[in-house]
Amino acid sequence: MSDVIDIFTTGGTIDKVYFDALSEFQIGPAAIPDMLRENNVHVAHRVTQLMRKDSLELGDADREAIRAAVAASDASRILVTHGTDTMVVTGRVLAGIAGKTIVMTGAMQPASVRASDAEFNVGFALAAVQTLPPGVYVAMNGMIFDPAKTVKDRAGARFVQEG
Ligand SMILES: NC(=O)C[C@H](N)C(=O)O
Repeated sequence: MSDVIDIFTTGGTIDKVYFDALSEFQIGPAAIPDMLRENNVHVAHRVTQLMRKDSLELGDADREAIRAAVAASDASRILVTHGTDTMVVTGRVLAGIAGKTIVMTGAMQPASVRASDAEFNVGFALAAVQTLPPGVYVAMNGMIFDPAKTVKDRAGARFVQEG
C-alpha cells in the first residue's frame, strides 16, 4: 500500500469554468492541482482526471470506471471530486471496496468563482481522508456523511442525513 493520497477527479460543478463565447459554464480541467499548489499543500498526492462530466450525466459504466480506478489504486487513502447531484449514488457504488478510506467531495459553486465552497470542501476532505478509518464518506460543508443514508437537499444547497 502506498502512503500517497490518490485523488480522482470526475467533473461536477467544482470544475466548471465560464466560457464567455457561449455564455455558459462548462467543465474544464480539474481545479484541484492549482488549488493544492496555491494553498501550499505538501501532503504526498497524485491527481488523475478520470472524466469531465456533470454528475447528472454519469451512467452505470462511468460509475463502474470510477470504482475500478479506486479499487485498482495502490493507495489506502483516496479522494474523489465529484458533482454533488449524484455524489451519494457513486458513493454507494464504491461501498464494499475493503481496506481503503474513500472520501468524496465537490462544490455547490465552481472553484473558478469567488464565492465558492470548493477550497473549504477540498481542505476539509483532505483532512478527513487522512484521519477517518476505512469506509466511504461524503465530506461536504464541514460535515461527514454516510452515502447510504444521505440525500442532497437541492433547495437548501446542502446534504442531509436521512433517518
Ligand atoms: N454542484 C454540482 O456539482 C451540481 C452538478 N449538477 C453536478 O452534480 O455535477
